[in-house]
Amino acid sequence: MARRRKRLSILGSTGSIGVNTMEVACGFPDRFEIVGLAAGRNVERLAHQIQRVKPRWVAVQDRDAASALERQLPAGHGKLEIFWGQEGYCRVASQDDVDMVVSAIVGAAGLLPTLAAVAAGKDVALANKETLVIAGEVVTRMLESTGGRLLPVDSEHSAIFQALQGNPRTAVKRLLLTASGGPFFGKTLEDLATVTPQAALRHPNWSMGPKITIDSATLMNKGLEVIEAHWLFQVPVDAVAVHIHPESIVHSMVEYVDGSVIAQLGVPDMKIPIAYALSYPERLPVQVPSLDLLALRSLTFYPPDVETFPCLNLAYRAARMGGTMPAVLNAANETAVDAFLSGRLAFTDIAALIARVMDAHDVMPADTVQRIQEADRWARETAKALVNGAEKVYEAFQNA
Ligand SMILES: NC(=O)C1=CN([C@@H]2O[C@H](COP(=O)(O)OP(=O)(O)OC[C@H]3O[C@@H](n4cnc5c(N)ncnc54)[C@H](OP(=O)(O)O)[C@@H]3O)[C@@H](O)[C@H]2O)C=CC1
Ligand SMILES: CC(=O)[C@@H](O)[C@H](O)COP(=O)(O)O
Ligand SMILES: [Mn+2]
Repeated sequence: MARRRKRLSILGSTGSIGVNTMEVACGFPDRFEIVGLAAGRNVERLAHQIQRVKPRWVAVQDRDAASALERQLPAGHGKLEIFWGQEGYCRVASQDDVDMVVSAIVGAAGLLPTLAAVAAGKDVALANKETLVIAGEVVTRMLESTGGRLLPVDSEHSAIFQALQGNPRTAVKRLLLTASGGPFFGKTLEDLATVTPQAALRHPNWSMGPKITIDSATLMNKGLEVIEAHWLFQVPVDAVAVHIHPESIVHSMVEYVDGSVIAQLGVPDMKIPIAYALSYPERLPVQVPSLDLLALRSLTFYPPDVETFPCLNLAYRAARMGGTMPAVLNAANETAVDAFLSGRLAFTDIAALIARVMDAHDVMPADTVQRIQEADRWARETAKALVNGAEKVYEAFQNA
């Protein structure tokens, strides 16, 4: 008997993960049916995706984007329902006729739609690491009551998930996250003071959206991933270590109590972890180049330089403090990255700004969405005020 196709809703379909997910899912039309799509403002790309996969529901950021999308589509676009705003995203994430939600909206904007999917008991292929960073406790509690599952898409977490298969959780000693080191690996603080957004956006191995690419350059991406691993695999934060591995071939490792270390390797292509999340526990014959270790010859590993890249330790500090502090770390980081990308903040001030916002925060329990959102709002306002102050100093520095 032919098995029923898995019905997918892809949140963030117009982004880097979203487009890769479309490629994987469309490559296996007998396995997957894309029934929901959600994007921010890129209605042109979304309209193409709608023509290609004919979903039943889509959502965009606001009413204006919904009207713009309508204009891009041929008249009388079948049974398609168009929603907008957070409520619209949550509807696309929680429809009864959806089996799996791919959570790939960037940043805290992905929180409520992801929670809606978890609350509805969906399997969630999770790329949006920020959700677990800011609301790990709430998500964990929800999963316990709904029986839904999180399938990691983030390459390191997919590697760990794969390395855990068939082994007892009680035998895990440490998780070893690998980090490429980003485009500024080996640079000094002095070198970093004047780097441009253009240079920071040139990731050595991965092609990704702008926010995560800057996070890779500051090592905040790895800090967020430490917190993500803590919640996803239920291990203490201090049992998650980071090794710089500039080749991005070993995607992460699990060290067991008997001294065995199990790693997952592959070419740096997100189609691999995406396909595993979509098809788990099966494996799909995805179109990616074979890993040629003979051509590579060597794989290298270094300790992270936390003096030059302080964001990693800020994330460990936030995770140890717990409560609302990781939400504050994340919101301050999103504000700082945005300011850096628009030329209002120096690269080295990203970490300095986050540290100042964290120092000013009184930690609260992060046991409700309301408390998390309040902390997020406060951190953004505080960070913006600091950016406005720093901007004047930065302008003067650039004009000097
Ligand atoms: N790219 C990668 O390889 C990896 C990404 N991740 C994680 O996956 C997530 C997505 O990353 P990536 O695909 O690179 O990001 P992109 O910037 O490429 O894409 C972001 C997506 O989110 C949408 N979006 C942006 N802002 C909003 C908003 N306020 N409301 C609703 N939708 C919004 C965008 O819509 P539009 O463009 O239409 O405005 C787009 O579809 C991030 O959390 C990232 O950390 C994790 C591992 C690897
Ligand atoms: C592809 C992926 O999972 C990214 O999170 C990647 O890990 C970023 O590279 P860095 O290792 O440089 O942070
Ligand atoms: Mn990653």
